[in-house]
Amino acid sequence: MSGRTASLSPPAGAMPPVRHPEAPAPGELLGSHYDQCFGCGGAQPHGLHLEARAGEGVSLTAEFRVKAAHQGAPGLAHGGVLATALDETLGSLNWLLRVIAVTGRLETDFVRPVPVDTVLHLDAHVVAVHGRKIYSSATGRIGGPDGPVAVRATALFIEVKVDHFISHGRDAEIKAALADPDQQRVARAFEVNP
Ligand SMILES: CCCCCCCC(=O)SCCNC(=O)CCNC(=O)[C@H](O)C(C)(C)COP(=O)(O)OP(=O)(O)OC[C@H]1O[C@@H](n2cnc3c(N)ncnc32)[C@H](O)[C@@H]1OP(=O)(O)O
Repeated sequence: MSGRTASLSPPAGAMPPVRHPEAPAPGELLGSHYDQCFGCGGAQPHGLHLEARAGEGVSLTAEFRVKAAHQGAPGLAHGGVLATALDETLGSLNWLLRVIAVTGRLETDFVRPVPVDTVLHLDAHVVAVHGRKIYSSATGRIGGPDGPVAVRATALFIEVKVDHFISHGRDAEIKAALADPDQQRVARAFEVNP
């Protein structure tokens, strides 16, 4: 046993999240942070191509259209793909904090089946921050942004240093990402404050 608490509820002493002064303005598209990202990257033919837009405070909305490549059962989205959409949406929140963080824990409720070709409308916000721990939650609706809830998630992200990626990622991709002449893209690939 690690002795870790499994709770996704912020502990006593957790603080409200603080939006970074240079976070994208509400309504602005965040854009992909890395073109090879399965969640948002344009270079992944079967990826989710999820598009996230900054909201007020430390919140955002995102959309993802379920494609045939995302099926689990015939005509229905795979649950793991839906969890990926939630993970990506929740992970994008950290860009509004300008904190580099990875998912430590993700708890998902699958409320309704999501058919292929459906647009999943996601909204997410950071609930609280406690030291390196970022507590957040997300909801995915179908049939429109105010439609019925199909999926929900709560998550705990843990702040890391950029070395997390450099020391654990495969060499070829790390080198390629660092060699990009566009410093803004390098920063975003690792979600580092440029
Ligand atoms: C825009 C970007 C979108 C990206 C979206 C996608 C995001 C992702 O999917 S990231 C990829 C998936 N995640 C990973 O690969 C992470 C793999 N895990 C790890 O690398 C490590 O376990 C890591 C970094 C999370 C924690 O390790 P480490 O830095 O040594 O932290 P550690 O000291 O053990 O823990 C720090 C705190 O977090 C807590 N914690 C760590 N992991 C967990 C966990 N899984 N569950 C609950 N609590 C946890 C610890 O209890 C500790 O709490 P406290 O400070 O109160 O004692």
